[in-house]
Amino acid sequence: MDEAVRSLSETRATIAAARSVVVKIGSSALTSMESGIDLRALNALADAIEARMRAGSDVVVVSSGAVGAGIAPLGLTKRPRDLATKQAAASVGQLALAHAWGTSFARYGRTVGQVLLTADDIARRTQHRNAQSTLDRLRALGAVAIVNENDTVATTELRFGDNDRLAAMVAHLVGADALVLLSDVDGLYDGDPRKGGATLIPEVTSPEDLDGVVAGSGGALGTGGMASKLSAARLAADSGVPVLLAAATDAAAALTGAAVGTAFAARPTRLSARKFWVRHAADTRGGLHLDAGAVRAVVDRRRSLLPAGITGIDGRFYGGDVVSLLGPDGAAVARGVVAYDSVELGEMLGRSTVELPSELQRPVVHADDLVPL
Ligand SMILES: Nc1ncnc2c1ncn2[C@@H]1O[C@H](COP(=O)(O)OP(=O)(O)O)[C@@H](O)[C@H]1O
Ligand SMILES: N[C@@H](CCC(=O)OP(=O)(O)O)C(=O)O
Repeated sequence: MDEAVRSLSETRATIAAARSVVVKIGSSALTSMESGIDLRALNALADAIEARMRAGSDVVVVSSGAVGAGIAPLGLTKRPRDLATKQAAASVGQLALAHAWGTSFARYGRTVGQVLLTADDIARRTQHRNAQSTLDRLRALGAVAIVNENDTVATTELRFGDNDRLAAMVAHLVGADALVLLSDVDGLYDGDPRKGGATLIPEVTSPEDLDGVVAGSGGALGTGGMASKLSAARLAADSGVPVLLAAATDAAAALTGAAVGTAFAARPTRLSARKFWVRHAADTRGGLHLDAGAVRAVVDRRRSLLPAGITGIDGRFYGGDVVSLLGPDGAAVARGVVAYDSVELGEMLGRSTVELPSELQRPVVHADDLVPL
């Protein structure tokens, strides 16, 4: 058997057998501008998800569509572009969307729980743990989590960017074995299929498989188009989670292992959940300049960062924020969760740990919270 074919079946077999699956559904598959939520499509998705759960998998749903579902009730005629109107539409639509999922799963006596997250929830340790335990407990109680970005409080700088990325993050957060991205297109093509002449790519096993692929923008309701799906699929696959990208209308087939869509093979080892968040946290809040010895300690020897090796600070940050660690030439060498506020840290620079009062003797960035780039 040739390598690509063997790998194709391995990836698909892993997705088909996954114990824990995150299923993301795009706005374009769930909503329309004129009539909001497409209940038929939503019921068919709930049917496929319920069947997978009854077959023994835990499923977390990431559902887009809040903005799309809020357009018609507010009398708008197109997807709003400005943040305030988008947030208003999301606040109307989120309610309708949660209700629709609740009603649909109630047909099976299944309860749903709504989980709205922002990038900040993922970047900060306490919120990250709380989100994780909420999702875990919902699963343990047999309920389906319906996750979306908390659009009404997320700001432009803080946004995940799109729900494909949120889904990749959630897949890592819950330790999922597979991520299924469902859209209005039946997989990745080598060019925008709306332009014609494009060919479906059934399998992506290495970056070379994407050479020459043009991932274009999405439809009127979608946010990031194929480019965001591709980058989310690569993010998940790079961190150890295989991905299937398929049409929402093929949900039943996609969730039962049929050969539909595009499968992305996962890297064999996965980053620890914590390190994943540090590496992919939405934004860094500042930078720490390191001397050459500190760079060697944190990058080569994987040690914690101590104040003695820090020569300067950029920006204003608080304990728990993700910051960049910069080498003597100013290039980023790592990312990490800083233990102190920038003001507090300013007083500690260059000092050896033993000179500091006991409450300031924790490392500035603990090795467990530090990811070399
Ligand atoms: N190379 C490509 N392969 C597949 N689809 C593509 C490609 N380039 C652009 N697209 C478009 O991306 C759209 C899906 O993105 P989007 O509208 O954001 O979906 P969703 O709402 O599901 O997130 C498809 O409808 C398709 O027309
Ligand atoms: N939180 C937004 C999601 C926007 C989004 O990413 O949409 P999509 O590209 O359709 O997955 C909403 O619910 O409308």
